[in-house]
Amino acid sequence: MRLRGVGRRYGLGGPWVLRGVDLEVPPGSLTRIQGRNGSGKSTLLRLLAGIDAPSAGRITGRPPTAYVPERFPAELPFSALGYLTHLGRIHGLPRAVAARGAGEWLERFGADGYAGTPLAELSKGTSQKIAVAQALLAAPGLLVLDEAWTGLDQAARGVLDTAVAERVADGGAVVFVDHDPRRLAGVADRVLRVTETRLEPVGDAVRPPVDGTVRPRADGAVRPPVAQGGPAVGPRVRVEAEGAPGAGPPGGLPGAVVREGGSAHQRAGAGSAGRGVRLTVEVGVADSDGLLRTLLTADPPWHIRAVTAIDDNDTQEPAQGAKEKA
Ligand SMILES: Nc1ncnc2c1ncn2[C@@H]1O[C@H](COP(=O)(O)OP(=O)(O)OP(=O)(O)O)[C@@H](O)[C@H]1O
Repeated sequence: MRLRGVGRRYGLGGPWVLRGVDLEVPPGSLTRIQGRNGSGKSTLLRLLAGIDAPSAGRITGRPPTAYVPERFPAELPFSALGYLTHLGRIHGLPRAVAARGAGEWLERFGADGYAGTPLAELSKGTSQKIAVAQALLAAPGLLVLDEAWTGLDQAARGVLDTAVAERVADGGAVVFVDHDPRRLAGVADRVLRVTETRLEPVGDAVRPPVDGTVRPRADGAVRPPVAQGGPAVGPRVRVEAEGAPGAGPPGGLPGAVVREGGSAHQRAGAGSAGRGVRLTVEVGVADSDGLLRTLLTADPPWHIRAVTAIDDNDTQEPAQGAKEKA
């Protein structure tokens, strides 16, 4: 997708918000847009998403696109499931596929208990999960996220981080705005700033240091890292990933591998023709971006299956795969 000399102003003779913007958004790219309040970030995202037209210039080659707006129109007369199914249909999915996808995304965001609830009765957080799920449903070629993490709980933010990484790994393009500078830091391969109607590159994307704390045990499993003088503290997440058959955890992996082994398919005797090995890693929230980045940029990359918040009392025992290896 390409923007050539794109400009936008509101109203005839109004001031230019954007002017002369040239931009390419290649498949498989992740682009962060920055800028001060009112600089024109949302204006740019609306142009990219195709819900607003440029006042000057041209936009060509837009793939099927989904958009999470800054404000979600929660007063629509649908249940959560009905709305997502409806949106899936609009994105071109057959009804049964749309309904199944809608249910799966509700579950992934931990909102399946609200499937039948009218949108107008949802809490802000659940409403935002629906706003995000509608965009992810049809696996769009371009995903445009305007502060989409705002209002989500921690686990749901992790689910969205993962969904973004999956989209990019699958060759989709993602463009996002978020007030948290750490959001997807080290994963975004391009940072651009809207300033004085222009779009300018912001140095190289920041890549945080990878602080590996992988601690192998005799049985091949690894326990969560233990802080000096006591147990690990602070919120943690559990990342479940699937790698190529025979792959081991990438070097310098942040966090602790608590489960590692062949897939059920392989254990059933399918050998290396099976899907791949499973890996479960627990990590502090601050290092979760680094963990996802390490897994997704490994060669070959790992497929992220799930990211979930860890309950304080919930520490995984070494799993079947790890025990089998012992
Ligand atoms: N529909 C509209 N009609 C008139 N002016 C608009 C409209 N939408 C945005 N603007 C103006 O365009 C400018 C850029 O707004 P925009 O919302 O794109 O900025 P932003 O960088 O996303 O801001 P924020 O960080 O506060 O969300 C602002 O001056 C805003 O008032």
